[in-house]
Amino acid sequence: MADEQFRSGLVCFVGRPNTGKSTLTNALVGEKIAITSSRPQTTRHTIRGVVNRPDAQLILVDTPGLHRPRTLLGQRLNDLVRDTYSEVDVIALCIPADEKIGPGDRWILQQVRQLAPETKLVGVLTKIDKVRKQQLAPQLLALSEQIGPDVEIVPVSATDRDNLDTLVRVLASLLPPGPALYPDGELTDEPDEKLMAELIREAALEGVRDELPHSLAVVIEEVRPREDRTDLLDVHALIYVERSSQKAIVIGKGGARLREVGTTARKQIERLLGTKIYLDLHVKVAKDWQRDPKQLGKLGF
Ligand SMILES: Nc1nc2c(ncn2[C@@H]2O[C@H](COP(=O)(O)OP(=O)(O)OP(=O)(O)O)[C@@H](O)[C@H]2O)c(=O)[nH]1
Repeated sequence: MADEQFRSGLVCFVGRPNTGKSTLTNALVGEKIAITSSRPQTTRHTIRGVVNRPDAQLILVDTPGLHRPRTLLGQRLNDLVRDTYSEVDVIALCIPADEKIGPGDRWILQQVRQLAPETKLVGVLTKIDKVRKQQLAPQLLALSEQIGPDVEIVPVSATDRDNLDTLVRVLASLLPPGPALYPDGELTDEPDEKLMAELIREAALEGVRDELPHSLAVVIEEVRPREDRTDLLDVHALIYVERSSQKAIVIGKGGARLREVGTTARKQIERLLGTKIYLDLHVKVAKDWQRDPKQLGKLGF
């Protein structure tokens, strides 16, 4: 059953220069590349594109380049890279099929392992069109020895569009379950608030969808940066239901369910925005709002 869940999350390709990361990204997202994020203040990741599948949404992001430090790198730079690497769901390490795995590749792998031990890893053998079939097996073996037997390796050619489906399938399988972060399937100009409301609604309906058919609407009341902190957003949201019995369902025993909803939604929103948030959720009864044009207007329908 778990495999039938929709999955979504952030994926980044890392690797030495010229290993084919950009070409691969372009091949995966097609024409929809280079749509930059509309929220430069809050997004720490530059979104390179979105790959949509019936069962998953992959958001391909750039991460700060890994450079082998010739000089002593400060702790802060390491922290930044560590944060970013831990925030993505999957890191795909690109190694070209036609070059021997070298110290540069090993150094990057070691950094990834060290900085983001929790982040899922995939090996991508790129440019396989440049080598003969017989050369592929030893290279796969060599990469497997470096990256470990538990990490899946996918050989691809971006230029020939060879095996890209498999790559997307493997990446998608490693994403956490969750709704599409970009619901319309593309990067949209939809205001963040609509997406946030969507994510809260999803979380609130989880597991109780049958008991609350269509009776639930979410309104974001306020989004404000915390005064003394640049890295924290306060988000205040209202969950509207139609009857007090529904309110009880959403809140749960002793507020337990609402807290769960809050945690789930907060994580999703943080992933969407790339920033920490404090999510304040309240549940209100708006009697029969679905039949009341005034209320509907207020709720953004
Ligand atoms: N034959 C072949 N060439 C490829 C393939 N993918 C990338 N290349 C070539 O490899 C070179 C480097 O590709 P990029 O996609 O720019 O590599 P990158 O890793 O993004 O490089 P940086 O931006 O420097 O980190 C380019 O000349 C590409 O045309 C492939 O699948 N097959």
